[in-house]
Amino acid sequence: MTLSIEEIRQAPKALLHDHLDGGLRPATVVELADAIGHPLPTTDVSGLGDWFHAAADSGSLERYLETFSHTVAVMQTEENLRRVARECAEDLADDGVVYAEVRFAPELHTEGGLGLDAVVEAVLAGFAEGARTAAENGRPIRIGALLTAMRHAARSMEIAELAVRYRDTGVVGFDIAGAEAGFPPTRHLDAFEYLQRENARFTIHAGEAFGLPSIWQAIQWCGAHRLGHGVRIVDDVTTGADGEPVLGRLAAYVRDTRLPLELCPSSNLQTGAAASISEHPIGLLAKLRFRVTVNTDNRLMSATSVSREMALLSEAFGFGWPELRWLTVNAMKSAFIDFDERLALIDDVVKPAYAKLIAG
Ligand SMILES: O=c1[nH]cnc2c1ncn2[C@H]1C[C@H](O)[C@@H](CO)O1
Ligand SMILES: [Zn+2]
Repeated sequence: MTLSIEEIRQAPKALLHDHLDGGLRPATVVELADAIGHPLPTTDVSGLGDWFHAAADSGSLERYLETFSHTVAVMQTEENLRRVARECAEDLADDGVVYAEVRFAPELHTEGGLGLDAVVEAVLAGFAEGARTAAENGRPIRIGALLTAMRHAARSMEIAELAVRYRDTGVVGFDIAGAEAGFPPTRHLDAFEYLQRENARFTIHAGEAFGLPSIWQAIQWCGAHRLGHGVRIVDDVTTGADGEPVLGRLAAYVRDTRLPLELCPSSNLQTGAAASISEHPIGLLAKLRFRVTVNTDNRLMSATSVSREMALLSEAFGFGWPELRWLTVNAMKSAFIDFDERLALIDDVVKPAYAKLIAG
């Protein structure tokens, strides 16, 4: 059975890997850029959406990341940050996402003179507003922030401290992102060790544009609680003489410890980590029962949504409601909020809704 995007939109979903600056509405980029005089490749709204998608479709993570200069440029004031965050919460709720962790790098939003605290507060206020509107419209969403430090920069300790400072008011964890090759996670070991001492949770972009050494460092040196992408863990899965998959020690460790993989299929096609959805390692990783989750990464650059990612998987691998429920429960189990809250969402929201869908 292949499920359509429209059918999947009705089901509750959880999203762990989504960049705030990669999910703006094209119309908002046009409007905000016009107000500050920032030049765009085109000011036609649908043309701009197409431009982001095409420009990000470069086959290289470095070139993919260049497109963010246009979104980050319009996210330099409290008002704009708040609006972008509000629209993000509304759009996710509209897609049927009931739980989301959305990440952004505060250090990228200080060019207009804002301090790091002001950046975080503006985004959190926007999330709260968007969640309020969504609840009023009958589509409640619980949304938390992950603070990202850029891996080529040297502000990770400051950002980690910021994440701890706002841990009780909407920030649920920490992350590092940016170009992976040449910037190993161990450059930021002090930040990760600090977070561990603070009993804080963090994920690390690893195993996207670079392979097993990056994943190994993220887990065994830095102590990552989840992997951003982690898709290249398949490099440690070989085929035995009997034709069955054989897990190397790192892949076995990831599976045995139920380390969550924040997989982002469409994004991986654009950065060259996979050639097509049907060849994407998510099929094999799901079959091997890794702790797989499905994510959008950057909804604007990939012209996607959680429902669309799931619809693509349904088409490519035949995923039906039981598989989508499994992916959703996996994501909820891997969320950085309290156990009680995770359990309540699984038992009271996710399971009853999928039980109905499965029963038809
Ligand atoms: O998929 C990604 N890999 C590495 N870095 C990324 C990815 N998507 C977005 N980023 C970067 C660009 C953004 O400006 C930054 C913070 O969201 O994170
Ligand atoms: Zn990402």
